[in-house]
Amino acid sequence: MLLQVKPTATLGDVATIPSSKPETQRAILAATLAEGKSVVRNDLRCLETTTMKEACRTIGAIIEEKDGYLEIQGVGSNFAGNKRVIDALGSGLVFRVFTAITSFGDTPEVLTGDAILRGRVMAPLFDALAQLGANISCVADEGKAPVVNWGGGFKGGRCVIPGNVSSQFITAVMFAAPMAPEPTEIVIEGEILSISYIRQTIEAMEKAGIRIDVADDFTSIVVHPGQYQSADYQISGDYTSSSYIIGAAALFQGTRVLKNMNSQSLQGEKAIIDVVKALGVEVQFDDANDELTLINNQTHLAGDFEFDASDYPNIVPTLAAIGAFVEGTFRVVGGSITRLHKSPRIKAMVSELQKLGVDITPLFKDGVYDGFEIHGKASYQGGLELSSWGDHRIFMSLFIASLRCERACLLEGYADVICSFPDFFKEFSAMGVQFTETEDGNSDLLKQA
Ligand SMILES: O=C(O)C1=C[C@@H](OP(=O)(O)O)[C@@H](O)[C@H](O)C1
Ligand SMILES: C=C(OP(=O)(O)O)C(=O)O
Repeated sequence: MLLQVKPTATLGDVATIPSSKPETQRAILAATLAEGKSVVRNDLRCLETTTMKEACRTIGAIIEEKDGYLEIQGVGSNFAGNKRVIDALGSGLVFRVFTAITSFGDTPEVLTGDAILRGRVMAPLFDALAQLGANISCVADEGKAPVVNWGGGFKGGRCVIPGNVSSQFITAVMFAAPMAPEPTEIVIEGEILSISYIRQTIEAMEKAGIRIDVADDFTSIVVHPGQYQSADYQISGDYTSSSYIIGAAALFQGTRVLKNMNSQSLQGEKAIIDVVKALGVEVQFDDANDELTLINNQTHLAGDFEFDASDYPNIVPTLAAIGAFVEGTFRVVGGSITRLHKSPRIKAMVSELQKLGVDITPLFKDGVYDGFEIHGKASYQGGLELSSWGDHRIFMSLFIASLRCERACLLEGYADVICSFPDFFKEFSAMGVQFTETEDGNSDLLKQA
């Protein structure tokens, strides 16, 4: 199924940004591990938060979806394993945190995911959990999902995790660690990427009353034994999702008001604000009303830029899409971790943008894709078919790149927006963007828009 995305000359002036996926997923998990009732306000409803809720229900949480918030009756630390299978589908975070916390279940648990997830790197997490005394076996390939966690708990102590593969290994061990009888020290070795996600984990756990000591340089994190407490969580807007709308706003002259946006957020991807400011867009936050105004007086983007994405990996594909339209040199470095995401994201964007005729060259560090350099121009011919590589973020990035082509592009993979941004089409449609399905089939997403 392909989506034909028509070029547009203008872009509307109001959009609502979905709530944060990482914040919602963390709040649901912390609430599940607490005793008593927690509330998660302004939660995101999408496939990957549903996946988190389903996994939490498997271990006994009672989660009710109310209008604008979730009510969660947690299970505390002595949860039932239920001898069930936890299917994380495509969510790396769900697979990784449940692989760690089911160490404390009272029966063995099978954890699996979809074909993409089963191909993703997991070995550093399994190694760290083994160092702590957990008992986990791989069912198919060593170092990969699916696994059986045989339960039996772990004692605590010291484990070592490399800092440049995925911060989710650290998040996973941290969430399980309070249930151990002794403190758990996570030693993080080498370069540490995606630190903003570790900060978000600390924020959610501390809100639930867990004590954590962190070295200033993040090389050591000590999580103390403790019981998660119920809490009231307020979720803010998602900066990665906002990047598609903010990116589009940078490509078209005009003033736009984005709702559900607040400057007080630990999300590293908030850097999208600095990126568009550097490109000449004026930015005004109104935190009292959760609104962000973007004023773009330019018809063309020009200049030389370099951004280090080490702490904001999820907007690397968006930056490639924006950079394609910047006349000058647009460089992004520090994105090596994205090769281990749902697709090899830099390789994917370089390949698809090159099809469009964009002058983009990959940059390598230690033999792996780390960034790109673009010499952009105001527009491209378009009229081509582009692949999302099975990845929602590649689709959404190519969608915004398509808006400034001369002819409509055909994009594959549109259904995947449900992973993180189910109202993607509704928002872009309300801003005047036109798109149509080119093959048979009914999409609720498109009908809704
Ligand atoms: O903990 C999380 O919620 C996430 C952590 C990051 O993973 P990496 O550290 O693998 O980049 C991020 O890219 C991912 O989308 C979500
Ligand atoms: C990479 C993502 O999530 P995860 O790693 O949890 O699959 C994402 O949201 O794009």
